[in-house]
Amino acid sequence: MHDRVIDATGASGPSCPACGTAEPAAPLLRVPLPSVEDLGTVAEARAAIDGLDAALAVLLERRAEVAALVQRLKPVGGFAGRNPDRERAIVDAMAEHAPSLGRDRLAKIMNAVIEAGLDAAGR
Ligand SMILES: O=C(O)C(=O)C[C@]1(C(=O)O)C=C[C@@H](O)C=C1
Repeated sequence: MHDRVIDATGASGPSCPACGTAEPAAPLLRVPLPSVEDLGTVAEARAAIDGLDAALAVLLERRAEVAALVQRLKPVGGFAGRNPDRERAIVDAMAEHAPSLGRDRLAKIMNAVIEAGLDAAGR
């Protein structure tokens, strides 16, 4: 009944009355997580990339929406309110989830993500 769900937040809500499995507190984004070993052709690998990119797009859009909320809530928002300590902490936490990418690559990616979010929030 319950698919394997990777919940990076660890958040969970009440249990399913039928089987006792914890139900998510909020809607979960479910996405096929392909194993590289299962992909044998360019077409298969591209299809896997397309699925992952679709999930990334949904996550990036929602992240930008939440980051825009932070800009409205904190005393100085936007590019003027950039917080390098917080950005470092974000990258450090993400590096734990993606050790093979490495902290420096993640820092570049997250710098672009954060700047795009601030740009979108300013519109
Ligand atoms: O946490 C904040 O203070 C934010 O403004 C959000 C955010 C982010 O997108 O995660 C954006 C800019 C800051 O430099 C740090 C983090």
